[in-house]
Amino acid sequence: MKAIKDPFNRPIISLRITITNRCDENCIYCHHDGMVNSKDEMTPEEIYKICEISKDLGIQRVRLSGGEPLIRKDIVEIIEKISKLNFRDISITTNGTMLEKYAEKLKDAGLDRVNVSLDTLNPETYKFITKRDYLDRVKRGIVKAVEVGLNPVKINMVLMKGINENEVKDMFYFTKEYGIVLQVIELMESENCDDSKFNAEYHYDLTSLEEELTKIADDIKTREFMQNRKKYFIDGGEIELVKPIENTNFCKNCTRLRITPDGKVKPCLLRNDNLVELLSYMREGADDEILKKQYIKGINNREPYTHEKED
Ligand SMILES: Nc1nc2c(ncn2[C@@H]2O[C@H](COP(=O)(O)OP(=O)(O)OP(=O)(O)O)[C@@H](O)[C@H]2O)c(=O)[nH]1
Ligand SMILES: C[S@@+](CC[C@H](N)C(=O)[O-])C[C@H]1O[C@@H](n2cnc3c(N)ncnc32)[C@H](O)[C@@H]1O
Ligand code: SF4
Ligand code: SF4
Repeated sequence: MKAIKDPFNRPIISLRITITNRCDENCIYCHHDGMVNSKDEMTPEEIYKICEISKDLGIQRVRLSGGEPLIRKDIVEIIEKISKLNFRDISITTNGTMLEKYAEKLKDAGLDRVNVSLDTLNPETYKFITKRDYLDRVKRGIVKAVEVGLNPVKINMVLMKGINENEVKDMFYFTKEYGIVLQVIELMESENCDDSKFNAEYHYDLTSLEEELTKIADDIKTREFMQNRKKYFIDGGEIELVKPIENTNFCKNCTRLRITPDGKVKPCLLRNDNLVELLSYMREGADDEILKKQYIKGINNREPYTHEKED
């Protein structure tokens, strides 16, 4: 089936499901994937059902996120179920603290790839950011993910002024050694840290890094259906920039829909005022036709968060 388009002509290709709000770390900047306060979680069967509807409506890629997705004891079962639907790509974004234990089981269950959050290789800075002392565990988890053949493994590095802005080179050498892709991410405001003081203190504009990478890259590619992100190929390694702030091209090319932990369709990461109920309908026994209507309502609520300025 061809992908459905939203009112701004953006095809909906990928689904991101926040399967829990729980987490074993407490990062200073965390947006919890768009923070919807809920202790409710969907069962593996409910997650499967949502994926089945998504597949029917043209979704090709599924990512599980959180909170920390690996905190769920049934994470392997969830992947096993979803993989029966033959999506083009199933991935997880994780903080990596439990990855060493789960990488192989997840790969065997049908997981294609993994993004691991790691902002620093310095133990003290890691403790400052996450409020935990898990750096070595995370590094072992990353190496294990590479070993078992999750491919590509990516590292998500949120850059912050005065904290890790000077560590991109070190992280790049680490990732290059293991054939990992480095994603450098611009800090976004979030409900956890949405006071302008936090942002003014830590926000680091990626423009200068972008300019430097443009100068030194052997090759540059654009991910057209992935928010027009730029990928820089340098000396056998790869860096991708995630630069959403004030970037109309980013939102213009956004092709993803989200599901909250309590099973609502969430049209945009940065908004919670346009959610659409899905799970409550499912629990009341609604048939596929009604569920698909709700899903499409969510797609129709979508609009780019950052618009082009009008003259
Ligand atoms: N503003 C905005 N930021 C996003 C969006 N999706 C991801 N991000 C940011 O990009 C970072 C990396 O996201 P991931 O969830 O690991 O996945 P991804 O990089 O989007 O996807 P892949 O490149 O396919 O692996 C996260 O820090 C998010 O904060 C989005 O739709 N909007
Ligand atoms: C919310 S976490 C959930 C998955 C998992 N717990 C993890 O840390 O990877 C998903 C991604 O969002 C990123 N993130 C969280 N808050 C952010 C913010 N304010 N700005 C930019 N990225 C952020 C994290 O670094 C992580 O890569
Ligand atoms: S590990 Fe992920 S979900 Fe947990 S606090 Fe850090 S960024 Fe947020
Ligand atoms: S519209 Fe923009 S801010 Fe919202 S999810 Fe898409 S890329 Fe992110």
